[in-house]
Parts: sequence; structure tokens; C-alpha cells
Amino acid sequence: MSVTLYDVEALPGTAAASQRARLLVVDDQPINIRALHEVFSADHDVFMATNGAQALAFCRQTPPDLVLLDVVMPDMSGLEVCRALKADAQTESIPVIFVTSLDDPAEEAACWDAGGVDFITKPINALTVRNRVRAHLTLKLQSDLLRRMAWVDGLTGVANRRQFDERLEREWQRCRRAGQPLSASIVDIDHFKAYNDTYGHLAGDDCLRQVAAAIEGSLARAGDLVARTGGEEFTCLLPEIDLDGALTVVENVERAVRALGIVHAGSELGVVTVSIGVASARADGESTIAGLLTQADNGLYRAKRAGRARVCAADGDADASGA
Ligand SMILES: Nc1nc2c(ncn2[C@@H]2O[C@H](COP(=O)(O)OP(=O)(O)OP(=O)(O)O)[C@@H](O)[C@H]2O)c(=O)[nH]1
Repeated sequence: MSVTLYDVEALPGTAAASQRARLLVVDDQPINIRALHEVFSADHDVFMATNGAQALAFCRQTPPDLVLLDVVMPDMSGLEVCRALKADAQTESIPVIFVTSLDDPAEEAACWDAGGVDFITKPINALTVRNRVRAHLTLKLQSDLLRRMAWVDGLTGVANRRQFDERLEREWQRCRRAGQPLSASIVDIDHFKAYNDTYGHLAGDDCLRQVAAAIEGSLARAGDLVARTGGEEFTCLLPEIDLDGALTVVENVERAVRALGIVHAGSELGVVTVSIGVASARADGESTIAGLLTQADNGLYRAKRAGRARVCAADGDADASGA
């Protein structure tokens, strides 16, 4: 294999495969990149960067599973790159193994301090490097799995309440700083107890999965979030959108669920439907997160009282009937 390109890109012969890990090798010397590529290209997708700025841009855009990072580089040292990765929430969990030719205890200490998980000396020993990388990749994949289990609802695959609470707080602060509204809506499946009683719990679970996917598919913006916040209840976060905009979005959600056409003999329309409460607030000192959710809940209560399969805001002047 010959390495002729030294920008950030997949090296030849490293076709993507989901089981393969993505390794980023950062070194200003092509010969060192080539040596590591030869060790890993059979088992992993190897990407390369020849300076710190390239490496950071790559990690932010498409985070690799592990970074092999040269310590001494012109412009930005490996230590600076590692500190920048660890300071950014998007990239902090990417393990960094330092690769260096220096044999200096002070430098080794600096690598640990910067946040590296391991330290390899040049010239590299292929067996040692392969085994160290394998050990760190195993840990990384396990921690990814645990993180996913902690943040995602196991049944439907959408965000769980923990993720919702964390995002709500973050979006509330972000919208406050930007002087933008934050909208929330609570989506509740109608007569779901009757659905379970008639069709069984497994069918109920399948219905929940389909409804979750329909809600998710109706939210178009990157910052939107849907979370399963109760047994048959989902909450949507719609940042930087006012009540009118939020009503339009959740009316689409209501229609999308109805259009699934999941037969439900015990429902008014003969198919599974949802009732939705929606509210919007500005984090301007008077409003609170709890107040926003209470308003959305009041809207949901109104939608149920008004006959279900519809969207209601809390204040009563925005009521979009779907039935
Ligand atoms: N299959 C399944 N059912 C669930 C799950 N979580 C909650 N439920 C059921 O969801 C039902 C919710 O029923 P209720 O709160 O009485 O509400 P409802 O029957 O939907 O009535 P309305 O909301 O007034 O339209 C209960 O029967 C729960 O057992 C789940 O994970 N899977």
C-alpha cells in the first residue's frame, strides 16, 4: 500500500463497514501515518490528519472511535489538540493515545494531564500498538453502549426522560441567551388501556414504537427532540419556535399518527390517535420550565376533554381540532 494523500480522508482500501472501528491518526510525518495504517487497515477504517486543526475539525464533524496523536507537531502540539478535544462536550469521550519518540517522564506526565488514555513510543511495536488499541476500543464501545442505555428509551429508541430533562434545561438556557421562545408539547395516545386490553401488551408495545417513529418523523429541525416521558406519553421540545409555529408542527404529528392507520376498535375514529397539548414560553425571568410543562399539560387535558385526536394550547385561543 502506498500513502500519497495527507489530508483528512479515508486511506485507500479502508472501505466503511459498521463493525470496523474508525481510527484517526494525527501526525505531521507521512512515514509515521503509513506505519500505523499498515498495522490497522485490515481491521479498521483509518483516517489521517497532518495537523491539529484538521484533526479537531474531523473529530467535530465525524467523531472517530479513537485518536492516535503525535505529541510534537508544528503549529498546534498534540497536547493542545488533546486538551481541545477534552474541553468540547462533542468530542470529550473520544479516547486519545499519544504516540511520541521522546522518552521524557515530564512529557509523559503532560500527556496524562492533557487527558490521554495511553502512551506509545516510536518506533512503534506493531503487536503492542494493536493490543493497546484493542483494549481501549473495547472500553470505548462499552462506554458508548452504557451511555446509550442511559439516555435512550429501550422500547422505542427515542430519548428517555433523563435525556429530556437534561436537554430541556440546556435548551431553556440557550433560548434565553438567544432571546428566542421555547415550545413544548405533550403527546398522549388515546384510549391506550383499551388498546392493550383488546390487542394485548405486545401489540401495545409495537403501537408505541410506531407512534414514536411517527412523531420523530414529523419533527424536521435539528434541535427538535422527542422523548418518551411516560408509559404512553411523549414530550416534544421545539426550540426557537413560537406557539403558532409549534401548533403547526404538532398538528402534523397528530395527523401522522392517525395516518398510521393502526386499527383500534375502542377509539372514536377506529384507529389509534393522539391528543396533544402545546405551550410556548420565553425564558425572560417570569416564565419557568415547570410553568411551560404545566401549560402543555393543561393543553393536553383540554384536548382529552374536547374529544381526543386533537391539538390544544392551554390558553384556549389556539385549538386545532383534528376529529
Ligand atoms: N403495551 C404497553 N402499555 C403500556 C406501557 N406503558 C404504559 N402502558 C399502558 O398505557 C395505559 C394508559 O392508560 P390510561 O392512562 O388509563 O389512559 P388511556 O387508556 O390512554 O386513556 P386516555 O389517555 O384518557 O385516552 C395503561 O393501560 C398502561 O398499562 C408500555 O410500555 N407498553
